[in-house]
Amino acid sequence: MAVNFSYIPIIDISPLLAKSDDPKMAQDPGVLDVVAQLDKACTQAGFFYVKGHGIPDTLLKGVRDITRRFFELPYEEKAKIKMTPANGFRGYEKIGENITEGRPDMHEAIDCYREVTKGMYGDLGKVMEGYNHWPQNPPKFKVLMEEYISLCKDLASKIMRGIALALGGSPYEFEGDRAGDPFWVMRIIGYPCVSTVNDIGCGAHTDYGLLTLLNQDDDINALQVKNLSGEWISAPPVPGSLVCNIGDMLKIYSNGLYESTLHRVINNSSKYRVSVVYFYETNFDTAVEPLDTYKTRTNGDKRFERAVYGEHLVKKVLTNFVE
Ligand SMILES: N=C(N)NCCCC[C@H](N)C(=O)O
Ligand SMILES: O=C(O)CCC(=O)C(=O)O
Ligand SMILES: [Fe+2]
Repeated sequence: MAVNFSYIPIIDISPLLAKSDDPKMAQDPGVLDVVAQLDKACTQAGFFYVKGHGIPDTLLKGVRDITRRFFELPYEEKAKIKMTPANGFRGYEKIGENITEGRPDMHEAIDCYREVTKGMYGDLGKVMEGYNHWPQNPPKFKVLMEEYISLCKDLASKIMRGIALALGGSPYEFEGDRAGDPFWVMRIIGYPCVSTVNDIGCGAHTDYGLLTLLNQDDDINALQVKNLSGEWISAPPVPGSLVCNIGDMLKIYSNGLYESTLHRVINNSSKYRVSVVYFYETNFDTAVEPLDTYKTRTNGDKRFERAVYGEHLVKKVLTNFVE
């Protein structure tokens, strides 16, 4: 359960990455040290920064730069890849189109999802059927983002091995039927500066899946995370790092010991802010319930009913654009 944390810890995960393909990783002192830090961060805050993640800083910056250039384009250009229900809610949405807590968010975004082909998940997947339409402009947008997505997927799967150990399981707890064929979401977001307190870049929400990797602008403090006593704690940029946080499915797997912490974005700076957010999820059609290996740490009781990730996502997507 989230406690009254007052800052978000920074974890150097390089010892975990070095051994994440080693079947004996659970015996490695460097790995165990990272695992202990992950357990503490996931229990106390549900949020942590990762450094030593291996994604080159030039790529982190490159995806933010190309994002900024896209949002600088005129509306007609951006609207060429307009989000519609017909392509599974993928594409560009203008400022105010996304609704959180009943209020329009002061952000624009490109929403991307892993491709869902016709009939792939039967009725469950119908709403999400479609593929990403990438902008032609700026050039190379698609190549750069796809490269980034592939590195994020790899990184998140390795962090999940550490989290599986932290939960007292085998490193491979989140592979196979659970998240061996992980669904993913990416949001490419731009936040204009807002001057009034009523204007919120993105209202308070939790993320839906397993683990979020957030690449935020280096010089703007806008992300806030809620602690147990209801205070909003800043998650200021830590250059070169990624912000990681727990999603709703990992909260269920951990029987509530790891929190999918509420967070929001308010850009009170004088600059336009961008972030590129990758969401690593379970298999689309998997039924998620508290892990047996872990129930002992929560007195053996099961606090959550099973949830199907795809149903959770569809319910969110269908309500994110209606006031
Ligand atoms: N895929 C994820 N996690 N997207 C997060 C978006 C949060 C805002 C959304 N309107 C909401 O209320 O959930
Ligand atoms: O832009 C950010 O810093 C956070 C965005 C976010 O929380 C989300 O898209 O789920
Ligand atoms: Fe979020």
